Amino acid sequence: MSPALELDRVSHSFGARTALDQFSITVDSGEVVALIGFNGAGKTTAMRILAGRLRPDRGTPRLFGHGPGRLPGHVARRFGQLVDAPFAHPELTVRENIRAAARLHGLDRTSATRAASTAVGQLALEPWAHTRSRALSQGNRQRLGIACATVHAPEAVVLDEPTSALDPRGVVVVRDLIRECAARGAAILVSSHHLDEVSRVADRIVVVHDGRVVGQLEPGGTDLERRFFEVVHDADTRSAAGPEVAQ
Ligand SMILES: Nc1ncnc2c1ncn2[C@@H]1O[C@H](COP(=O)(O)OP(=O)(O)OP(=O)(O)O)[C@@H](O)[C@H]1O
Repeated sequence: MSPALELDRVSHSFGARTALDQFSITVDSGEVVALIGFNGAGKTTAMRILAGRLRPDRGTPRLFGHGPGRLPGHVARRFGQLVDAPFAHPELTVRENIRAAARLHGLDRTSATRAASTAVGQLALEPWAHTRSRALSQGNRQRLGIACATVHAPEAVVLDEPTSALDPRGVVVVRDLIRECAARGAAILVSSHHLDEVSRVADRIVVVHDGRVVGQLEPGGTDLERRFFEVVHDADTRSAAGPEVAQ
């Protein structure tokens, strides 16, 4: 079976700066894959390409086998993403925003209302359900973005640093949601800077460095941080030794 999400030897530069260099990754249905790497490593660029926000210079992104830039409607409805700014109209309330996201992903009125109520509960947004999104704190706006990305029970989800603004309770809430999505068969690609958190949620941890996939870490264990730095150091050593060794 072909992967739900895939980047196949994708390269992209912004002017002289190479953001992605022959970057390949797959995420299967039911799998949570986490991208970790330093600031500027290329994680967001990879996710923006999968979300159809950016067309790569070279290589092939695939979402259920389709190019993300021109997804047929029935495929787009199976996809959810939180990359760049969260989906949220400032004048709509939390509940209205989530319901609007559900409608945009093809749910009928009744199903959208029901799904919005479920999502409000899942993201622990009840106290703010009737608050306009412009009045939300940063963390609650992030929860709203996650709710909007997942309300329609997507089969593939891309979440760029979904817990960066969350309090410890929010981190647990989002972790549970991600695991629930995967348990019902969704493919999830998530990025984070927190190795401990990633270790608890991911089936695979992919290390991104200088626009390339340089290794994988097994989730669990106590020395994840040390192993991360070893993978990055090895990649730097290979690159300093020259292009042939770096392959
Ligand atoms: N719109 C842009 N214009 C110019 N350069 C960009 C742009 N977007 C990203 N870059 C550059 O591409 C590289 C990869 O950036 P990217 O945002 O993908 O990294 P990241 O791994 O998500 O970093 P962070 O952890 O800080 O979010 C960086 O060198 C960045 O400066």
